[in-house]
Amino acid sequence: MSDKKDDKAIGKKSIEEMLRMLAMGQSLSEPEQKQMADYKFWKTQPVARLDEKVDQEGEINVGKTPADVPAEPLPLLADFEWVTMDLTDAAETKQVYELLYGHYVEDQDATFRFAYSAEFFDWALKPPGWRRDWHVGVRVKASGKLVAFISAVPATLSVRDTEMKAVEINFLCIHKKLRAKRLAPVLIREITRRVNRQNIWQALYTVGKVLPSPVTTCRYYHRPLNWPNLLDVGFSVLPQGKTKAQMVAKYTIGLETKTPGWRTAIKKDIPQMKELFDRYQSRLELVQHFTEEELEHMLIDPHDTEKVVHCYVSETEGRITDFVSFYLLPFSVLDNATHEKLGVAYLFYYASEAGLDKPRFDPAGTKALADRLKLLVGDCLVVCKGLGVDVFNAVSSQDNALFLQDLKFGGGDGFLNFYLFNYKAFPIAGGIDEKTKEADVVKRSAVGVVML
Ligand SMILES: CCCCCCCCCCCCCC(=O)SCCNC(=O)CCNC(=O)[C@H](O)C(C)(C)COP(=O)(O)OP(=O)(O)OC[C@H]1O[C@@H](n2cnc3c(N)ncnc32)[C@H](O)[C@@H]1OP(=O)(O)O
Repeated sequence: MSDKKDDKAIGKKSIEEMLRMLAMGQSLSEPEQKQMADYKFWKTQPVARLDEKVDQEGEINVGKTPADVPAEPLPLLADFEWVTMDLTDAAETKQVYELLYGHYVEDQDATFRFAYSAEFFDWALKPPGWRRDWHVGVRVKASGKLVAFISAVPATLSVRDTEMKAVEINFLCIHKKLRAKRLAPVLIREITRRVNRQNIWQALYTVGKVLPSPVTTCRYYHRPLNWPNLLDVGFSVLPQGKTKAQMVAKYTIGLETKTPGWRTAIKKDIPQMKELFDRYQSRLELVQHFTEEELEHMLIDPHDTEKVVHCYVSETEGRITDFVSFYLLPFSVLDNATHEKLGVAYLFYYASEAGLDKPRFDPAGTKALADRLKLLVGDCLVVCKGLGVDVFNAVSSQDNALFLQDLKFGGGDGFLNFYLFNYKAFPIAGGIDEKTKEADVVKRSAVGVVML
């Protein structure tokens, strides 16, 4: 069981702070949000207004066609120019990497940086159907330096029973020296234009900040795997009244996986995995649909070593009854004598037959699923420990509330807000209790999509 006192006592640079940074989120203690009128950009966009009580789900602006959308990019200040980044080119990929490495997300002391890689971008930014012109950059004309970036990837989404062709927006980043100059709205308008030109009018994005208006909010959870390393790099401190040995013992992970028929997923599993995944996801309200090709891209990493995504199945007599996956995005640790990297894993997509033959909230079905998820995610922890991962993260989406506490995940104070562009939707359960912000084991989450 997660010991709340221990979790509170974690660090001067606490795991909570680290996770807020990962989520780019904000803590509960931060000041009240702006009023709608203060969102000078967002109040002009087709998004639900803050505190709007949605009485009907659906598109906000309807009836536009690509012909209504300007063919040329928006004007930029004279010193800058739009560029389409070529992420098939190693040098251009490196420029995106360097912009994000230096300017994407940082903790207060700038001690930790996301250690992106070309492989990570191949995976995250080039799924089937990706478009080069959706990798948008801004360069300084004189020097050619890349100073801003935003990306879109195609996604077929469903909000409850409505399926829509959409994009997911990610990696919005502006060089620190160009912050607070209203460049972000220009980037957002430009990616909107480029997406609209393809006759796509909806988008999904996650932001730690509160903007008008989240359709749901999930909470970050973390599970230390190598507590001494987290202590060394300053993520953790020894809680009062505890010994190091007690902390290590608390977070001990076994050496062997326990799921029957556990093995690495391979390409030929995809048809069965897709069928199972579709059944599992059909019980949730905000989901992404994957074709077999897309599922393969997202779950089967073609590399033999240094994989970004790891996926395992449980197979019994040739039948796949479950799969579970996680991806790795380590941190570079700056200014630390003993550690250069910190291994960070994130729970990704999974599906299980357990309880699937019963309604989602049937007690016996819930128990079967909870037991199975503890086994599957518990085995991910075993694998991650073997891979040298120091902390394993999950948000409160999917059915995660069913295993978080038993597997000793601690609640972070980072929250992840999900937004839909040009679509109003009734609120969707994010897996946390509205008042206490603790994982809601009873209602769980209806969010099935996992954003990178
Ligand atoms: C159909 C297709 C549609 C496609 C588009 C769908 C929408 C996609 C939306 C994007 C999804 C991105 C998903 C991700 O990648 S979330 C990750 C965002 N990136 C980071 O946090 C990295 C570090 N930070 C930065 O690089 C900058 O601070 C950014 C670029 C975030 C803002 O730059 P800057 O700090 O220099 O600000 P400004 O003066 O230019 O502009 C200020 C205006 O921008 C609004 N703002 C600030 N941060 C965000 C934010 N994260 N999402 C949306 N809006 C944001 C802000 O409320 C204000 O508007 P308003 O308050 O006056 O109204």
